[in-house]
Amino acid sequence: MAKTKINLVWLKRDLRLEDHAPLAAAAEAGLPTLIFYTFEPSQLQEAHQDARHARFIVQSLTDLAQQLEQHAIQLLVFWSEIQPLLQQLREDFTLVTLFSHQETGLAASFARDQQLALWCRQQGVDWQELAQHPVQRGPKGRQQWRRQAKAFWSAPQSCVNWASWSPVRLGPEHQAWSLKCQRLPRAWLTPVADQQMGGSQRAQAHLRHFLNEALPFYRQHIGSSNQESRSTSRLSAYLAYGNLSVRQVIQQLTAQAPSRPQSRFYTRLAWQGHFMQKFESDWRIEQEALNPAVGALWQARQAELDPSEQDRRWQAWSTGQTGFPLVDAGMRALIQTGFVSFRLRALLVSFACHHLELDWRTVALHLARLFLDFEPGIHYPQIQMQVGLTGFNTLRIYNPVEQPRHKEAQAAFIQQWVPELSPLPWPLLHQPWQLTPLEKQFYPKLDYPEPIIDSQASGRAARERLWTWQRSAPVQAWVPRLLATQVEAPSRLRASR
Ligand SMILES: Cc1cc2nc3c(=O)[nH]c(=O)nc-3n(C[C@H](O)[C@H](O)[C@H](O)COP(=O)(O)OP(=O)(O)OC[C@H]3O[C@@H](n4cnc5c(N)ncnc54)[C@H](O)[C@@H]3O)c2cc1C
Repeated sequence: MAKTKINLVWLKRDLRLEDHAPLAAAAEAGLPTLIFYTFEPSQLQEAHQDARHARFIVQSLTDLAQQLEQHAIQLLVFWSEIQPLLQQLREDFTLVTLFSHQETGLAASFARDQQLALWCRQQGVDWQELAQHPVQRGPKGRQQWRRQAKAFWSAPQSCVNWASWSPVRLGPEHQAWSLKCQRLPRAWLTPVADQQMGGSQRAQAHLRHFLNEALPFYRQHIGSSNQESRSTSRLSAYLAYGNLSVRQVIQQLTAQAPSRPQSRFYTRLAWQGHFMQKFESDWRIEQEALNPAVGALWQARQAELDPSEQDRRWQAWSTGQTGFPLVDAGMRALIQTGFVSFRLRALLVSFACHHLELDWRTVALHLARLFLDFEPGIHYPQIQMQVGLTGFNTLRIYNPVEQPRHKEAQAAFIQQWVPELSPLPWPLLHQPWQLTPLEKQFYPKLDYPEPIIDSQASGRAARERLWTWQRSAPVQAWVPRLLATQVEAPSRLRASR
């Protein structure tokens, strides 16, 4: 008997039903279609992954399954590598087209995609990868990026005509494919109190609230550690997993009356595509310095350091026990909640890589596992800039003690996340090592480490080292070539209808 011809929609970092080009294309194609997500063991074992990411995905899939049920469509969730899964589906069906979004991912998912593309060609399956970001593959006219990005975000959303959707009729032998039947690890199923929950309906509700209530205050508190987490959008995790598309956000934003906060927020959103394009154009920056000459200098310096001292520093930084209250508060908040502001992310990187001289790759991996919103296309270009691996960006070495304009907000943040210091008055809260012997008598139970380094000396040494590197002839020799491949900054992009 002839097998039923079907199409497939493979969900990845696009866990929503609106503005979804693969779903819209599948609805239009008309064949019976399966919508599926698969937890791929090889990708789950990849070093950047953490249970918090999987938990967010499960929450998003549960939300999608509920929405699809309203259209009498089942969401299938598998636990399998993609290729064996498709092979298995081929036993029951003839696979015509596989629709998915194009992914700007890590080396592991890129390798998987290359193998899959080959398999699809060999098996006669038409794999259509559609864009969800204004990211171009291959070296195509980067000077045009800004104009093309703007056109991409203002293009009509891809709407799915559910009335014309043709579901695949599944027999009882296929019921084990449903989300309810998957034996997922318990840690993925239990929400964590301080961590944002996934799901496109939650994302939509949050976006509405942000645009209607909070946008006027956007960036009013930029730079302050805890307040910023209330006055920026907190959309990053929703965007990273595609609970919302950037286009959806931009179109709702630009439907509002023009204002300065609107324009600032638009520029931030545009940075996302800008950085993803950089990563797509030069994906080796997951492992290597963008500027090879800086990379060589880094390697040489790392070889000079004492491994046991570096291990001690790593243990202290990665667990929030460095003796620098703001740094420790940032790390502990991140471990617990999966989120810290841009400023704190930059401070954590600066302290780790410039003051402590920890290996930037290990630092990047640790943060990736902790960021609930981990997005390789933003993360790695940011790491390269903050660590000074490009050879042309401004060097950023932050003072780990305090950023003076925001002392009060930072004091509250430290009290929340380093509670052992909360009895101390400001400014000792920022610098507990300045307690005099007499003052120490008043806080006999204070249990907080001494500073792991002299931050003034380490800051001075880092500045000298990095500027010497940046000005050196081998580093400068690379700069014109690198700048030629870099996409233009979106700073002149403006929100307009
Ligand atoms: C070392 C380092 C690593 C980072 N890694 C990530 C990451 O893995 N994932 C991630 O989403 N962001 C990352 N960022 C960027 C930024 O810190 C977060 O996007 C932001 O703090 C998220 O909060 P929000 O959603 O409230 O942002 P908002 O300020 O409200 O911005 C809205 C959206 O714009 C985008 N955006 C904002 N700032 C930037 C930026 N500087 N670069 C690129 N896109 C931006 C994000 O999608 C964000 O959700 C990193 C920054 C640094 C310094």
